[in-house]
Amino acid sequence: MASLSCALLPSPITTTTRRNFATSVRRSGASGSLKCSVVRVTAALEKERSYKVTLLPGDGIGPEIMRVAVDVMQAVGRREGITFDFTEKLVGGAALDALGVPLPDDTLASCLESNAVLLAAIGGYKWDSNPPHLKPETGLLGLRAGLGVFANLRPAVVLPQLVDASTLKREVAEGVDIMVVRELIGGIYFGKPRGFDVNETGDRFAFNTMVYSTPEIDRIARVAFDTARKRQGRLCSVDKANVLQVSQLWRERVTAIGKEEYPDVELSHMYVDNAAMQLVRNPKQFDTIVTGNLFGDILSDISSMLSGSIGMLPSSSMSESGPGLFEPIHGSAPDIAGTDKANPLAQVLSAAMMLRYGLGEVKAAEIIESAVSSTLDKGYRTGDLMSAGKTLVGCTQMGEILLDALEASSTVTLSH
Ligand SMILES: NC(=O)C1=CN([C@@H]2O[C@H](COP(=O)(O)OP(=O)(O)OC[C@H]3O[C@@H](n4cnc5c(N)ncnc54)[C@H](O)[C@@H]3O)[C@@H](O)[C@H]2O)C=CC1
Ligand SMILES: CC(C)CC(=O)C(=O)O
Repeated sequence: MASLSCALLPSPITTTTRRNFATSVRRSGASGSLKCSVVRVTAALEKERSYKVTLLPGDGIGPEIMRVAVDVMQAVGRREGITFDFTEKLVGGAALDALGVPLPDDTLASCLESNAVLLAAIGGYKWDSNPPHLKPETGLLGLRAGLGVFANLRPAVVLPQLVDASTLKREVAEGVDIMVVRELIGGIYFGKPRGFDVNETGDRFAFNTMVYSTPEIDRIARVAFDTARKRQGRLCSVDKANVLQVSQLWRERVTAIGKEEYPDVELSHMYVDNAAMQLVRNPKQFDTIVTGNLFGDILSDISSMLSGSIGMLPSSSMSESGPGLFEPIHGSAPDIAGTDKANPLAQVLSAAMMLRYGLGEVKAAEIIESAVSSTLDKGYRTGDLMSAGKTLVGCTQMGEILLDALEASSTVTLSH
């Protein structure tokens, strides 16, 4: 089976490697960022493999898929002697309904005090016409900014079991393994000024600002170069430099960082419209992609369809200090919420990313990833992945099958 973990950065923080990792991170300044996360992880590991994790189920299918991920984490925790101290908090529409704000102070405080944060998704029709400060999405953006998680890594891997679930031809999809490195707390999602106004002719208008400063570009570029270096050594920076000044600075800085600090990484540049087309035409040309917030959001959704479904893609977001945020790339899927049709695997794989990159529990992550793989091997599929000859299951049943797969792999290990 193809590895579900692929070659990501940051490297897994294992007990034996974490000292070297922290040193190399400091030396390169690459993600000096990850230093404090490492300290937190170290402290937790030295105590007894007990971790404080804030859970944010959010809205729509969020609670359904989070339930599966928590059951899976508890099962792997029992098996591996890991204790999770879970604290569930409100965010998004659920927080708006209960407390009148999309990101309660108490939620952000709990996240900041945790070793890691696991989020499902936010949003829904009910809150779509709320004013900006009362939108679920504003809560999620505030959470990302509050945690300072600027580096969002979104792996898009086509698993052999799911090649035929992709809408692309087998020969195009097979073997795809792309890492999208998305800047997460800058760009047009956060730029000011922004808002609504009325012009001199009395017409309403609205505006947003796409802005990136040199330090913001440099730090995400370094994470991306480091990531590419650990993979196939090829980085494609995606922008719209033929039109946007912000992209011209982006391209200038990425080129300079590459030349000065990463001459061994093969750097290319592509306009975002071409990148969208190339991802569908010939996705295997890409190894690692680095791009801004908005372009990264769109390109990673496109990449998800290479893998068969948006319900398969996890993500990890790291900061300069403090806990990482782990979440599937999809939204709250209000169209299927409450119907038991959601695919919980992106959420479960986000929990595995949390274990591997946020908590340094590599073996636990591998156990989860192989349970996912063997469940797919046996032909179980939620509706989004369904194809002829496979067995259709709902979200809850998929969770039960994953737990059985975990138990089975435990038996194998014990018998050795
Ligand atoms: N990170 C987050 O929390 C995000 C939240 N949203 C919010 O989610 C809400 C819905 O947005 P959409 O644009 O519809 O995007 P979406 O990702 O929620 O759904 C798009 C399509 O994919 C399907 N889908 C998504 N996840 C699935 C899963 N795990 N299993 C099976 N099918 C799945 C949905 O049923 C829908 O047909 C909006 O309020 C949006 O703002 C959107 C994207 C990210
Ligand atoms: C709903 C948005 C705040 C989230 C989103 O689309 C994203 O992942 O950027």
